Amino acid sequence: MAAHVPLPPGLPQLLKAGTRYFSGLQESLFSHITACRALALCLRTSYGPLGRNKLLVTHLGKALCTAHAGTILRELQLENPVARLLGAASQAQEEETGDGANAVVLLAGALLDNAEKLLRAGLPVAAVRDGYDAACKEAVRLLPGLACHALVDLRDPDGVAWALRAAVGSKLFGYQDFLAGLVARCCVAALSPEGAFEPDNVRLCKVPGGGVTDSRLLEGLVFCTEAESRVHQAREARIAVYGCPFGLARSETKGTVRFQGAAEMRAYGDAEEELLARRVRAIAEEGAGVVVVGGRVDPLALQFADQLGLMVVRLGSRLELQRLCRAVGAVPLASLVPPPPGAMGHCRRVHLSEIGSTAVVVFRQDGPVATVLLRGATPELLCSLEEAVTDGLNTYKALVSDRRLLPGAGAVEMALAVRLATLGTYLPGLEQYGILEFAQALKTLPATLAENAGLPVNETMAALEALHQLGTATAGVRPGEGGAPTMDAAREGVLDSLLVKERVLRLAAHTATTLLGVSHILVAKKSGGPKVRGENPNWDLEPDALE
Ligand SMILES: Nc1ncnc2c1ncn2[C@@H]1O[C@H](COP(=O)(O)OP(=O)(O)OP(=O)(O)O)[C@@H](O)[C@H]1O
Repeated sequence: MAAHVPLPPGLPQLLKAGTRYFSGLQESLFSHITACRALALCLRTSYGPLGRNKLLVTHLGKALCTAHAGTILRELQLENPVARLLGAASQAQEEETGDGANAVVLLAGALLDNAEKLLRAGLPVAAVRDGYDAACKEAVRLLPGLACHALVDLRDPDGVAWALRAAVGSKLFGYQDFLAGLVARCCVAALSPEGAFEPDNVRLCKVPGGGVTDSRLLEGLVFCTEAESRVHQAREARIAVYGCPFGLARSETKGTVRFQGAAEMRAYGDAEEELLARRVRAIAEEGAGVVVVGGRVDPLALQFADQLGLMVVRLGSRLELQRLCRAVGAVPLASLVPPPPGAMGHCRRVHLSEIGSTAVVVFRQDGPVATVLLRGATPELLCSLEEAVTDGLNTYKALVSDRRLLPGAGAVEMALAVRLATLGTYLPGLEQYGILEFAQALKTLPATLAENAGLPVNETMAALEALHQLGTATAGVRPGEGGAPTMDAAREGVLDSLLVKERVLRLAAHTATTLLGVSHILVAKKSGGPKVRGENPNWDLEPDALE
């Protein structure tokens, strides 16, 4: 029998069986740069006002057609650990500022791509990271000097609309003037007297049908639901909100009740009915006029509510319940008990109405809440419309914190690239190569805008760079047909929030330097548990063609 020869001790022997590990430049660094490049290439076509949509089929079989990087990354279930890190950075941008998620992936992807060139040429990783750090600091320092506009009055709808044109136009190009005006009026309506703005105070109500220009601002909160009760309106109503069903609670587990006879059975039913009647009566006696519930509505409870003149509304989403509670000042209750003092909200008028052929319940309320009614012929159009309005609301929120605006359409990236290239050329030491590559990476954003707009990329980039070299720091890419490929972004009203741009630069540089600092990738073996059913590899074939 052959003797057992122990393997020489090394990393594989230290790890649990099945752990995969990658080390060295080739295996760990270049391979994960390739993964990030693939993700950036995927999102590249969706950048800018003429970016194309992605058709996503989620794991639940729902089809989504979107160009919004945040949605795409959320639905793409990334397996590669490095691509997941880049995706997480982009989602952090989306959560913090609500905009610029695609720019983070594109810039970080370009930074990693350019770093590969330097590393293959023999530059140490530390020199590239130092160069990127220095370039990022310098770019962030230069940003305020490039600001071309500041929002003077947060309550001036025209000024706000001018500032939001690019944010809403990048998702629904062609409707930017109409939509920016609509979003601006809505933001001003939802701005609190103290000057705080919460995008959650704005409800987006999608009603299929009509055209985009039929979208309008509605006073108060509007929900696409029907009133369950016979009472369809209430004035100066006190509102009780329940997160539970409107009826008696049922246990999660099965129970058995044994009756000795028909009388016992009838008595049991009567007791339940009596209990329910008492509960609904107690709510009405506390002074509630409207009951909003988050669960199913029991027909018997509804009958008692009708007898007592209560209006009952069911909201299907927890988020909608929270929004309503915030707007009317109610505290959501977890069981059908009489509302304690202070738990009920108040609303000037609640009524059932109809928009198109869709029933809606309107909560008219004085205060910083508003609803945007979105109209569109197809679900895809409604989805793009929602993304455009959401981007506008998030940009307004960023403007409430910092009112400065930068020229958009790739102008600010090109201006920074020109300045960093000058700095890199005259700086001694190895850092300069990192700075020069950072400048090159910044040019990817205007180049992508030009590419997606169908413009000749090299020609457009040459013209843009020449304008910036001559000192026009507001020159950007002009999407659309005809005319010159460049424009004055500040004059055309294509403006980006300084806060959003600054976060994009910081997050992309931080992600790139973090990934460049990875020396080993260790992937543990997946833990056990029930086997996940595999994906159907032939999803695009007819069922009868499947093997
Ligand atoms: N009308 C326009 N003309 C030229 N450029 C525009 C116009 N509207 C928007 N842009 C530019 O498009 C870029 C933003 O595009 P987009 O919104 O697709 O990217 P993002 O904000 O990074 O991604 P996401 O919104 O998916 O998070 C900005 O640089 C903006 O200046």
